[in-house]
Amino acid sequence: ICQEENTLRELRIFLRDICAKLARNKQFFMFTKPVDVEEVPDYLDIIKEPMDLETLMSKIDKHSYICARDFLDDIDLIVRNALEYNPDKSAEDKHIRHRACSLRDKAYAFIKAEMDSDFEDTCRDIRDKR
Ligand SMILES: Cc1noc(C)c1-c1cc(NS(=O)(=O)c2ccccc2)cc(C(=O)O)c1
Repeated sequence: ICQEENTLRELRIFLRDICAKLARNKQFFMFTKPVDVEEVPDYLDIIKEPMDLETLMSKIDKHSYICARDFLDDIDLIVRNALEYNPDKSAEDKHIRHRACSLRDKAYAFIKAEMDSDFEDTCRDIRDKR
């Protein structure tokens, strides 16, 4: 169990670093905080499960993720929400969809570049045993 806790601690350190790098990137500014319902009044009528990078970071600290796959599922949720709420041909909608796709690609690239696959396999084994 102690070894498992060491592995999960290492995963949290790793995920915080990736989340911080994404949140520092100016082009992802609109994904750094929950969509403000004052600014976007009908948002929660359309998007049933909001997600953003600040919430992602707090989930890391609450030990919500025990493998990179779970973390990437929440990144995919940020992207899916942006694509669903902004589906039109307008320049604004195209812009945010483009940024959302870039967020997904950067997140997957960071994980792939910095996580060796047997570390992720170890995390999956811990997840599947729990
Ligand atoms: C995200 C999102 N999903 O649907 C939409 C629409 C957006 C979105 C929301 C906002 N305004 S906001 O007050 O909710 C906010 C400001 C700063 C950080 C996070 C949210 C701005 C933009 C923008 O492109 O500038 C986009």
